[in-house]
Amino acid sequence: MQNPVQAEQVHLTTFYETLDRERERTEARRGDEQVAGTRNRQALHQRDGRVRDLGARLARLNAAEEGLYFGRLDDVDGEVLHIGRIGLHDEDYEPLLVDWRAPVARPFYVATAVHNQGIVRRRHIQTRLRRVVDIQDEQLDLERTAAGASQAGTGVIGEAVLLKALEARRTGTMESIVQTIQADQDRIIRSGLAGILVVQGGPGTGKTAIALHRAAFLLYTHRAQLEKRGILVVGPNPTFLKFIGQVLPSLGEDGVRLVTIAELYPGLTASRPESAEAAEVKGRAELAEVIAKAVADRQWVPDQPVHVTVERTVLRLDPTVVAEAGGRARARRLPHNQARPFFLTEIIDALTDQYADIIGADPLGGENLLDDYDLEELRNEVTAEPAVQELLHRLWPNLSPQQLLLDLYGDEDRLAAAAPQLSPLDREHLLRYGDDWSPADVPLLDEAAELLGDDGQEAARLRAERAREIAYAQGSLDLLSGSGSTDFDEDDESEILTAKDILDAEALAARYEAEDDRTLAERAGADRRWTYGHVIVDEAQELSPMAWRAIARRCPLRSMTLVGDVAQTGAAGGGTSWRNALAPIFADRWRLAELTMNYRTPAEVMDLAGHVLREIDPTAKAPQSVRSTGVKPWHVDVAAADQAAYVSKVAGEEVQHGQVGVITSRLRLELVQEAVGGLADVTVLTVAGAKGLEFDSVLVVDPEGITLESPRGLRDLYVALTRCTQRLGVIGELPDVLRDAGAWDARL
Ligand SMILES: Nc1ncnc2c1ncn2[C@@H]1O[C@H](COP(=O)(O)OP(=O)(O)OP(=O)(O)O)[C@@H](O)[C@H]1O
Repeated sequence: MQNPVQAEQVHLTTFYETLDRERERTEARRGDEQVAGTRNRQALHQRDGRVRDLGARLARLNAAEEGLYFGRLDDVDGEVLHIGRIGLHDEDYEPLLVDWRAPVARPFYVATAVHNQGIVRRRHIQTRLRRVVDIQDEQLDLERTAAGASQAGTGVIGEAVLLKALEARRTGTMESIVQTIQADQDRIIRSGLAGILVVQGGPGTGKTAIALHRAAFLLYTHRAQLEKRGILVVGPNPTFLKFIGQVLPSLGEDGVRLVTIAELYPGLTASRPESAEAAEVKGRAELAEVIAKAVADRQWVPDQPVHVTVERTVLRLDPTVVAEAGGRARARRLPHNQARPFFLTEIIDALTDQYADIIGADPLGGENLLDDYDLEELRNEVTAEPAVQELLHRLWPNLSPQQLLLDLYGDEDRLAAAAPQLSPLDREHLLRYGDDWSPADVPLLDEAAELLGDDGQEAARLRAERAREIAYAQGSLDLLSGSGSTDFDEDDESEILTAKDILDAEALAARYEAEDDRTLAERAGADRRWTYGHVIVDEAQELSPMAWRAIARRCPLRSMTLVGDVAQTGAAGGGTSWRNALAPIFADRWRLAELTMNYRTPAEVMDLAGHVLREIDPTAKAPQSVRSTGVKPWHVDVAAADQAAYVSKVAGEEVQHGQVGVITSRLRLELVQEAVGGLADVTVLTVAGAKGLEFDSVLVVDPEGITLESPRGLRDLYVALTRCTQRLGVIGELPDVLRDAGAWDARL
């Protein structure tokens, strides 16, 4: 008789054979589609769509290779369900393997001995390459097993497999947790698509992992709806995005765009460094009013009449005429640049009428001598006059968001007029020169873009792109017609249609366009006004009110998952309560889910971090660690001058335990980086750079400096102390809160 491992191996082999067959089939179908010819544009379009869908299917099949099959449920009636990373059918379309996201797979993540949902046994199958290496069973039938009773108490599902995953060395990138998702996490992953879900959880509670698995779940469950618009994931920094970047592809899902706030505005890289104070001012909600006022101020009404000369005739423009034309243009409720032509028309009309009155006046006092044709000529003259154009530009300029902000930041008076509500010191933080952008500028550019509307640059860019496509297509056709006729004698030639006969350059260009092979993420990234089917924000507590406005614009449907921890806020402009952070934009239209188990940080380390948390918020409860390692954190006080060298020595020793993260104050960053530079598996970061990351072993350097140098110092320290999966060392003078903690070991 087969033992259970052998029995599961038989299943596994069948699943891989099916996967291979499915892959071959999909690849062959894609190949057939690619060569299938058609001249009909719509058919071409549809064909390209099918090729893309098959490509996506193939990517999903390929991604399922590792860990294809990992779970099995046996129910009271003897029915068996095999659960894997992807769903597979046999030749008769009978299900063989069920996708982990399918509703029927749910008991694998939530059934307990107390609420067994008809399941008597849950089996975890561990595989490597295409072999079963181990299995673990959980009996969920209380009546039949005594083991069930103890299962009910732990609250952890698949404990042995979970602990193995948590204790494993980190690879430097986050991995999928499909095999060990816990019940409280599963509830969040499968929560409905509509509305705003806020997930609050302490360090290591799996918020990031869950947010990504939720994206995969939503894409699976609402594919038709989400595939067109995609999902946007916003993270705190590029290192973090790199850290999490493989999770969704490993679950077979693309169609997700990962960005930091700095990348939200197409066509610019916002990497200009700036002070925390300046970033805080730029993030305030009242900056929306400042930007609106800055735009309004560019619609100028002069105090005095202004004069402009057209062909030696002096024309006069009264402030009331400007004010009334401006009022009517604004009443159209269009963005500034789109309202501009209406304003311009009225001003030009007013000037033309005046011009006509002067030029066409009948010396004998009769009616004006000019006819409609003459008036049109005069109008053209007025419009073409550079002095008139200059005046119109001063009265109501066509503006890009960049220009608006540069003009504002670069001019004290403009700034004072637009931002009277800011203190002189706050305004000073905004004053600057240069045309590069910081991350905190991005939401302001976005705000300005909304109010200004298209300044013509987008249309010009599209026109240029189209002209390039047509020129390219023309070149291709010329090449074809140049080589086409030489192979045939004269008689044949009349029978044979060349590409040039069938297509002209414009049609061919349209075809290239239809074959836009950019991914959804690329297309969405190039379009500021793209709106997503769902938006996920990680470390959401860091977002400023202005950043929330920019994010909200990307999801008018308000289908969002916001994950974070208000005890970990580092940004001066970030939120320390969800209610306060979200109220200005979403009022109270959001639902809250909380996570309380810490899967990353061992109990010994969390004990220590708990002291800091209590100082931040005496009412907050630290998440409970699911495991302890028996290794206490250690502390060594090393004089500032010797710290970098000491860190380098210790980091070199710690790499034997895996990936090492050195988290230091900004003050010491350079010195430590220099000293540690080049050590393999060691990363040196500030707290801001370490947000969301984790390492096997962490060295926190200069904890007192970390606490003092930032407006939210204790929260930063809390983040730094909770980044390790195994070991924590603290180097340098301790702040009071840690001195009293007493949970230390000496470094051996
Ligand atoms: N159910 C689970 N099974 C296996 N590993 C898990 C599970 N839940 C979380 N983890 C692991 O725990 C670690 C912490 O998870 P994650 O980074 O998602 O937490 P977080 O709440 O975002 O933390 P932080 O707020 O501190 O950044 C990761 O290594 C993650 O893979």
